Amino acid sequence: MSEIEDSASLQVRLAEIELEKEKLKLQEISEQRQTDLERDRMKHQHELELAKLQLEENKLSLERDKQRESVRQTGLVTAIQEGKALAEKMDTEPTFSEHRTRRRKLLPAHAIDTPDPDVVPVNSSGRPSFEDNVLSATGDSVPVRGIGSTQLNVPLHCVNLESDLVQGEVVVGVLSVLPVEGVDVILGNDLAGVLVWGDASVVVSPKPTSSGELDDLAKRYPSVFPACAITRAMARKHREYGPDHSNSSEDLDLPPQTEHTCAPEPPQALNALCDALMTEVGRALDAFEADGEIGAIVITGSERAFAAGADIKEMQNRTFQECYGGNFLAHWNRISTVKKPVIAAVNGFAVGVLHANKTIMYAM
Ligand SMILES: C/C=C/C(=O)SCCNC(=O)CCNC(=O)[C@H](O)C(C)(C)COP(=O)(O)OP(=O)(O)OC[C@H]1O[C@@H](n2cnc3c(N)ncnc32)[C@H](O)[C@@H]1OP(=O)(O)O
Repeated sequence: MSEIEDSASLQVRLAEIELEKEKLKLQEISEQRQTDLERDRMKHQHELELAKLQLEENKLSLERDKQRESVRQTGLVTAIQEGKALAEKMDTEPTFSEHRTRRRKLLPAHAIDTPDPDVVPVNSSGRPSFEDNVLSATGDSVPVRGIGSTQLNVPLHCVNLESDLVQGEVVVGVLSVLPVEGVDVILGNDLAGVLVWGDASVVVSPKPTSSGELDDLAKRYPSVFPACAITRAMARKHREYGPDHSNSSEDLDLPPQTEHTCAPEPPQALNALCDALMTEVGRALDAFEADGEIGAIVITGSERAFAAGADIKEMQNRTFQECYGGNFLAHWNRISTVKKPVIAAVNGFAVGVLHANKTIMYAM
């Protein structure tokens, strides 16, 4: 073979290989397209099946709603008839629920019988008999306080109620026997809104809940506790009407009270805490603390003002340095060192300063 022929056949072979490669590529592309098409086809088929199922489900739930509505209509008629009969009966025969029925013109709620498997059937007395049919049970239970504070675990059932107060399915705790004859369902306020209320009992002669015995602290410090209990109003009553008309120490068989006045009479400048007043207060506190007859100290003001705070007129011409360096108001601290209880009986304005253990608080 000549060299030319060799070269030509080589060229042909190369061309054939190139052709083969192109064929393979085309085949690959074609296969890929087929796979994509197949996948799309399967996806569409799946979606179609889902849509069919959804349609079927919608149809079924529509059918169920229709059935429920029909049951509800029947139940409504039954409940109205039962309610009317009961209301007529209650007019002649007073019962436990008469009070609330008459006042609000309500009809008692009744569980009604329906073929719906979700609903508890009622027995001939109209009471849900949950023992006969467990289909209505929700599987839950709630603790209910029984007579004498005993605790019952009451199973919850889904029942269909028709009444003036509640219509439709509700979850209720079911007892085989209810405590009041003639009452089949007791609605709480969560179901019936504010239309149900407990029978309020009015106590004509209330008695104190405590025995009237003094507690340990009161026994240990007999002079402190009665004094703490004397309010400004009681003190004023005592002052204005005398001991005969006050329910203070004599009525309560308490030790006699001593009242000391140290505020200027009549009150001036809304009891602004001027130097003279606070010096007087300090002296009074010393005396009260030393007096064994005094158990506690009540500080009060006038009707219009407890105090108007520091006396501005006294302060206005003093510099900060004068006040700070000269211990201005140092004597005010006496009130925070008194060892006996100090009670502020506040009326009207209480401006500016309160002392509490050397902490000064501003208030109004
Ligand atoms: C370290 C301590 C600091 C502090 O305590 S700072 C707090 C200082 N106190 C104040 O800033 C309160 C000032 N007083 C008032 O803001 C008002 O008063 C009230 C809101 C308490 C009551 O007002 P209204 O009912 O209109 O009475 P009225 O006409 O202002 O006062 C009646 C008389 O009381 C005098 N007065 C009232 N507060 C003070 C005071 N803090 N210092 C001295 N005088 C006071 C007035 O001047 C006046 O007197 P006249 O009839 O002679 O004009």
